[in-house]
Amino acid sequence: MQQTFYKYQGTGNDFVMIDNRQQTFDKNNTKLVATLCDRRFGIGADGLILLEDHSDLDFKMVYYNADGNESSMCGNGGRCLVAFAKQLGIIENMAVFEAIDGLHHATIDGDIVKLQMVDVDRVEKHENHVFLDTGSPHHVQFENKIDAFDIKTEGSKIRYGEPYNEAGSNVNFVKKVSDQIFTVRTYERGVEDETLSCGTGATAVALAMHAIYETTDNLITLQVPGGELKVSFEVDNGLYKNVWLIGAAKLVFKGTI
Ligand SMILES: N[C@@H](CCC[C@H](N)C(=O)O)C(=O)O
Repeated sequence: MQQTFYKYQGTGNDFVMIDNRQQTFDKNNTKLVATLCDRRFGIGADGLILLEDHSDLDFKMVYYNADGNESSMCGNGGRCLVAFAKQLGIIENMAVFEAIDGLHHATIDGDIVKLQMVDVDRVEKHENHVFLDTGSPHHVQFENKIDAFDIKTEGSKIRYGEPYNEAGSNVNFVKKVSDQIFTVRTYERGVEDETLSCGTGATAVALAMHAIYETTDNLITLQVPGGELKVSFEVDNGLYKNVWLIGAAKLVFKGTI
């Protein structure tokens, strides 16, 4: 059977997108997803996303990591999916869709997609790191020599270590540039390597920096290897709400397998 796919990227975090409104994709085929995401034997991507019909909303998002397993929320993937839905003619400039972590609102203007993320009420502050869940779990840690740092080696030690173990966490290394700007490099669970950008990770860093008083701003710029993301939010009695992830999402190419 032939399957049309689209390749999208959001600040270098890249995804294979499939329109699965007709339910033609074999959703339990972990090996197929992993092969499609493989950069040598497949199309190559950090993840694969299915766009599916939803009875009440614009569409539903089903996300798989590059290892072939369905996973928690992908912020950049969600932004790319909004651009894909626009290309398919499902939405115009606004979307409401369901993902694994609940309902998401989004807007699209040219290449720029703004995606509302989940509210966050729990930010764990530890001695040398912060842990929070922005739809996906994130460990956030300062690293001043960020440019020369071995993200894959150091990130994998943390991702598989205590207290994360099997379930794992994504791991973000951060350097403060100014009160409003932070440089971030992320080791992604399920890709098991550094990616050029992680949307839930950028969101986690922005909220973590605010929670530990590294910034008092509520519009933060995150410099990631694949470009720039912005995160805006409100804080109400320790609850981070109205959290938006903002950045470019673009079609790379379309093909058939
Ligand atoms: N790239 C994503 C995060 C995808 C999920 C992550 N790999 C996990 O399994 O937790 C993003 O942009 O948020």
